[in-house]
Amino acid sequence: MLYDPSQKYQPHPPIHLPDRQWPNKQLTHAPRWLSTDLRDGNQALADPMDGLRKLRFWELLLQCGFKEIEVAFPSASETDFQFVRQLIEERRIPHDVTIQVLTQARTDLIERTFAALEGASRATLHLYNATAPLFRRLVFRQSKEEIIQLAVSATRQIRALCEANPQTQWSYEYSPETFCFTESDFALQICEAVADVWEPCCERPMIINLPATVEVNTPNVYADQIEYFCRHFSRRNAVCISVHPHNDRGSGVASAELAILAGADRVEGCLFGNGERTGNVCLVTMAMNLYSQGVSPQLDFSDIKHVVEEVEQCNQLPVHPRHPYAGKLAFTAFSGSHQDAIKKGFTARQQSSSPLWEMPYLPVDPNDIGCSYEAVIRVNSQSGKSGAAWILEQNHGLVLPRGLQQDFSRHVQEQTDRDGNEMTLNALWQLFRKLYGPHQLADRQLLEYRSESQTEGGLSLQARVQTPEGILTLQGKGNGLLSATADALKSQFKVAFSIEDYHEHTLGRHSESRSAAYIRCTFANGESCWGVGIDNDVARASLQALLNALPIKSSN
Ligand SMILES: CC(=O)SCCNC(=O)CCNC(=O)[C@H](O)C(C)(C)COP(=O)(O)OP(=O)(O)OC[C@H]1O[C@@H](n2cnc3c(N)ncnc32)[C@H](O)[C@@H]1OP(=O)(O)O
Ligand SMILES: CC(C)C(=O)C(=O)O
Ligand SMILES: [Mg+2]
Repeated sequence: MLYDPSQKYQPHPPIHLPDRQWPNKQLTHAPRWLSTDLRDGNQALADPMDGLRKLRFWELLLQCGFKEIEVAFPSASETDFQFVRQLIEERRIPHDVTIQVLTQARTDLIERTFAALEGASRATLHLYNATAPLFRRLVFRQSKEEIIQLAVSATRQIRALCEANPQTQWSYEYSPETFCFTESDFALQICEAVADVWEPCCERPMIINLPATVEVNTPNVYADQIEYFCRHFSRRNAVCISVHPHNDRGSGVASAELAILAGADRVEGCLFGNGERTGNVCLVTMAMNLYSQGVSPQLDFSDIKHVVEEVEQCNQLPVHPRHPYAGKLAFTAFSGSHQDAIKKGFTARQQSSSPLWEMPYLPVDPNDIGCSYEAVIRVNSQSGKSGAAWILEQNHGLVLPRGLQQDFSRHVQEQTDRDGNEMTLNALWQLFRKLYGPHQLADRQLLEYRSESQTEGGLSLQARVQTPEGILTLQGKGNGLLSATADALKSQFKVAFSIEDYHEHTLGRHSESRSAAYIRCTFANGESCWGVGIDNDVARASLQALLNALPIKSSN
């Protein structure tokens, strides 16, 4: 019998909004961002950040371009309180950055919060209280009216304290915590009551934050709730609507994006989605999603590896290798058809002057976030010919002919299948060298050659080749250098073969660059072998390629 406890749960009802407008909207500009790494992110860590880690994170957030940063829950701990004091007393807050702090609706905690902010030139005071039925009933054991009173009297206290400290430019944020499962009309009612006390205006900015404290519904329902709120809130134009999605259902980013379509002005979240339980919405993903749509996020993640390293150090949590944009594997293709498409994409890009990024399987250019193309393709048993060929091209400048790509891929496949793991760049190169050259193999190294035109036409060749047994002298005739060398090899080794494929290219853009030559020989039994040669002299490269192609024993 299937174990099915689903009857324990019931859906949170959607709201009725048949004339919703958000599905027809598009993301056209960046929202205001608030990083709550130092508060919501911090409160979710097993070992909350100490002052030093907080400071390091703060500096990183400034580097990334955040202008609003929730820095602490000052009444929670001495560390948090002192961190706010440090930022203010050491004048670490840039003039265009606003710090924000959180408090519960409790008189003593509000007083302590104000004490932390003394001397700040600008600050946002953030008050929250849960409003959903379950929380009213279970946590507060209060009626709707009492819950409204809690928020209203805390707001009164906050406004009075702000007015008593006019040296600070105050902004106020109110969060009906658990908004996403609060009755929409009650959320409106409590926010109206709070706004009536605060009286938002230019001198008294106000943010109303509508959190998905626990994500309990599909993102479209959250978007409906946000649009409904925006359409019915009487002071809509006087306030900034913020959203604060968590990621319990794994759709925090989608919730935030649809919420912006639905009218939200601001998004609160954490880098790489740290935060309570499954985390806050990931601001890196949000920002990079905008970026990949051609909208500037107004945040700088051009050195994403540095951001990852810093956040991992501060949070002492790893960023998942599959994390969008930032994960170590976010731009890596192991599978053959992906690699083939990416390789073709890069070739097309080299030949195009279009500034647009059009790359199969890579939504953004890894270069834009400080990553190289090196890790874009990695090779294992799921890979095809293009993967290995790409790696050789990127790392050794070799542009393998299609037939050689197929041949090499067969050998790579055999090895990866046998070993069951990824082939490193070095292992791939060693296998290539063992199979085809391209530098002189120890048992057949071309030392020198001499060729002479013959009076009757054609050419005669003499070459000296180093073998383990000693120096071998080859002599042959032909129409050209290669056919004369083939003639010499055929008579020396008593082997019948013909040259079926020949390709060459320079390894670089300069005339003094080395050349690579690729040769495929076919034997009487139908089998064929490839050889590769690299040399400063293209003729030497092709002779060496031919020597490397032949499965000959050098004993003579
Ligand atoms: C969704 C969020 O992320 S909200 C932010 C949550 N963050 C944190 O809690 C981190 C910091 N918090 C703390 O350090 C502590 O909780 C403190 C210092 C704020 C308070 O600690 P304590 O006084 O020990 O209270 P405790 O943590 O148990 O809080 C529960 C009490 O606060 C009440 N409460 C909870 N939220 C609020 C609120 N927003 N406003 C007013 N009272 C509240 C509860 O009803 C409960 O009251 P009761 O004891 O009368 O039943
Ligand atoms: C304090 C509030 C905004 C919060 O963190 C939440 O609801 O998740
Ligand atoms: Mg939160």
